[in-house]
Amino acid sequence: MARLFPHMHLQNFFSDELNAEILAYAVDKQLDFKPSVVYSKGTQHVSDSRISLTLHDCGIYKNIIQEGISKLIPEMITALKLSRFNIGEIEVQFAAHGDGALFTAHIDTAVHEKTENPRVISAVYYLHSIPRKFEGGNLRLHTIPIGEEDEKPKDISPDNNSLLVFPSFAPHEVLPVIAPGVDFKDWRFAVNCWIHKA
Ligand SMILES: O=C(O)CCC(=O)C(=O)O
Ligand SMILES: [Fe+2]
Repeated sequence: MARLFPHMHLQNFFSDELNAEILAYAVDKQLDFKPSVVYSKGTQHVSDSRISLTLHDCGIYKNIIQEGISKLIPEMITALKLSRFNIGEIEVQFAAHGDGALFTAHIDTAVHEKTENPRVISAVYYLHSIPRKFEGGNLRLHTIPIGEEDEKPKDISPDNNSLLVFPSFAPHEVLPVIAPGVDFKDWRFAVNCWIHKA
């Protein structure tokens, strides 16, 4: 009795040129990345459950990424078997994962508080240098204990230039990254995008 939420993993999401530009932008902003925070009970704090660095300033790539994601929303809604909803804000942030980085199992929406404009769809755009210098760091999609099926958790490789899309209420985890002595430019990068309901 377990099932996975529908999800979609698209390879070669942007052109090779744009992919390289976005990665170069993130690498260049190394000093602006800050320790990632988690939100609980209305406050945000650094926690052992989320070890990574985050950058909120996406520069000129904010609009470009939002547009790339927007175009795909109808397809996402179909693939994820969601009901249609009015599209609100699309949040965009960079995350960088070096040696020991992880994010324990969580969901991306708030469940304990009533939110008017919740996150509905999570879309993660992955970037890394080639050849890949880190190991681990797969995104694990967890199952929930319902239905007749006996599905297993699914590990998804954070391939450069791929976009993973899943419902924000689906439990997921970033498995530990192994990258001792690996330079920042060769870390596991992601652009986290959250599509909110209006
Ligand atoms: O980097 C990833 O694969 C996902 C990150 C994540 O789950 C989050 O930031 O909420
Ligand atoms: Fe998440």
